[in-house]
Amino acid sequence: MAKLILHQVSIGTLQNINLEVAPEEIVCLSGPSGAGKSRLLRAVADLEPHGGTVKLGNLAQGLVPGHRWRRSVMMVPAESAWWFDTVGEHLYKPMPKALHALGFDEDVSEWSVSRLSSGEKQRLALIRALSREPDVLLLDEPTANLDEKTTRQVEDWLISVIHAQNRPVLWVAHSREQIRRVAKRHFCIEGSKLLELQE
Ligand SMILES: Nc1ncnc2c1ncn2[C@@H]1O[C@H](COP(=O)(O)OP(=O)(O)OP(=O)(O)O)[C@@H](O)[C@H]1O
Repeated sequence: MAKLILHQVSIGTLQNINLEVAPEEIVCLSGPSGAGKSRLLRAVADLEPHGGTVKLGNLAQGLVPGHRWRRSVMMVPAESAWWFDTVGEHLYKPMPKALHALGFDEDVSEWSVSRLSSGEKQRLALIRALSREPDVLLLDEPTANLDEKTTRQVEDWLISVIHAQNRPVLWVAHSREQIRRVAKRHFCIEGSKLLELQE
């Protein structure tokens, strides 16, 4: 897997952000509400116009059609969208181990998306993203709707698949405890910049 590189990225109030995330590395982003965490992920996913350059190894975002970039550099938003009737129709391949690890029986594939709770949606959105085997994961508060026990379950699972599959990951989180548990490095948004915090 290649390194994710942000060079002089500017979006909204964030200016000239430089950041490199190595394969298998989890970098957490935190900052006050409205600081621009989600927008920065959206810039990296090529979902919003922005200044500067984002690269995956030698491959620059601007040289790849948007839909292909997003399939490779995949953002999992805090509020996921569901467009087919059933859960199974959203998975690109069967994911029995992942479903089991996050507390679902395989019959969840038959469930109507209309019955999903917000926490179920959040866990299934992570499984859906990983079923596409992206090269990079951009996680926007992936445990925001989960209780403490399920949060730990999701963290452990994410860490194991990220390490097994060698992906760079940018993970937006608010909880300092979570950041300490999952991240190798942690940056906080301070005004227009990212400030690296030592835990
Ligand atoms: N398309 C847009 N055009 C202009 N401003 C926007 C746009 N999208 C979001 N904003 C504003 O940019 C700021 C940053 O939004 P963002 O969603 O990135 O915040 P955040 O740090 O993720 O906050 P939270 O922790 O509350 O989710 C907010 O003030 C928001 O209203």
